[in-house]
Amino acid sequence: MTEDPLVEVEDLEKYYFENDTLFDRLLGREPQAVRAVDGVSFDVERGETLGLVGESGCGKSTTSETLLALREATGGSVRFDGADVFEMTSRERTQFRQDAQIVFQDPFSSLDPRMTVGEIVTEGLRIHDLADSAERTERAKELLERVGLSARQVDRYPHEFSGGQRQRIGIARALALDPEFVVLDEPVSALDVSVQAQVLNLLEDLQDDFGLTYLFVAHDLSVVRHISDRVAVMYLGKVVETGPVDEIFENPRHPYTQALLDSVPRASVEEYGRRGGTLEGDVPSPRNPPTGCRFHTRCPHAREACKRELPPDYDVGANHDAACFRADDAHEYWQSAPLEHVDETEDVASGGVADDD
Ligand SMILES: Nc1ncnc2c1ncn2[C@@H]1O[C@H](COP(=O)(O)OP(=O)(O)OP(=O)(O)O)[C@@H](O)[C@H]1O
Repeated sequence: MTEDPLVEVEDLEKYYFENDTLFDRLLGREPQAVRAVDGVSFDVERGETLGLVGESGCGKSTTSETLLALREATGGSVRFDGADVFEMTSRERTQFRQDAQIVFQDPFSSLDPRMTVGEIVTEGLRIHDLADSAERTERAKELLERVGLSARQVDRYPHEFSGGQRQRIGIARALALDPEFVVLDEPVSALDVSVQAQVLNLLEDLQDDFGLTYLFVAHDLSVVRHISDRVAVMYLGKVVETGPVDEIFENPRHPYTQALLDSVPRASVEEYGRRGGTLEGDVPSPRNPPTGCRFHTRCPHAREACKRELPPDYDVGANHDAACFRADDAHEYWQSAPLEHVDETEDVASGGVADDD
């Protein structure tokens, strides 16, 4: 018998409302919805890493913050270990706040400059009243060592550390409460490539040691390929394709996924090549998304129906599925189009060995 997924996201919606102040009402302005997340569904299986990818502004951060109940959802549901996250009692919510953690992209702004790293790392223990001061210091030292820093650094301040070291501190903070699930929101995007490799390796080691489940949010496909078991591709507030990582990279079925793969800069291409196409045009605004399939304005395979009709929903339980009328044709094209030869290039995962100290 297979276990239920740890996280089940169903039709999640998060709309922001602009022009929604009292002043706007007095001026007769209508509130405007920004449909940042517009009916997103996916599962995260226990112990796996699900990569969530898409261009900037497609709603990745809003999805991850809303599923952690850090933002209030406007619709849909999230189940964590079988419990409805949006209907939890305060006691259940407190437990959820311990079990589900987040590491943010920017290691410079996400650490309070007035706190020592020991205080930062164990703040959760203090807030949840789970340890006294001496126990917290011991735990902080242990965590710092575990993420590759030194116990002697426990009384230092964030400005005394490099970018990679600060991200290690952010990871130690996320681990302090022994979580089951960690959202990694672009955890290496702000770091040098050589340091990225080290932090990714650390994340993988920690996942093995502590049996963690990850949602790994990123726009960098080579990073996602290295660390993910499965991938969900997002475009303009919707998930358009999900599947095992190798299927997504080798047999993409959604034209948007194909365009993303085609637009990977040469320097970070791993083993796949380009078909000469690039992703042109800007992402349309989530204030006024296109009718029909949201990708039709940029899609090389679009037909009339794509402009008018909503694409078929993908099957969340399926191994690999895409929300696209034209998936079969797009897939056939992908397989037949000639690959441009790509020289061996830098692989972020095995690349640098430089120390980030
Ligand atoms: N507080 C807000 N009010 C209004 N619109 C917002 C707000 N926060 C985000 N948005 C909009 O919601 C959309 C999704 O933003 P989000 O940050 O979730 O995307 P993202 O894929 O994580 O992008 P990035 O990688 O650039 O952070 C964007 O169009 C953004 O401008």
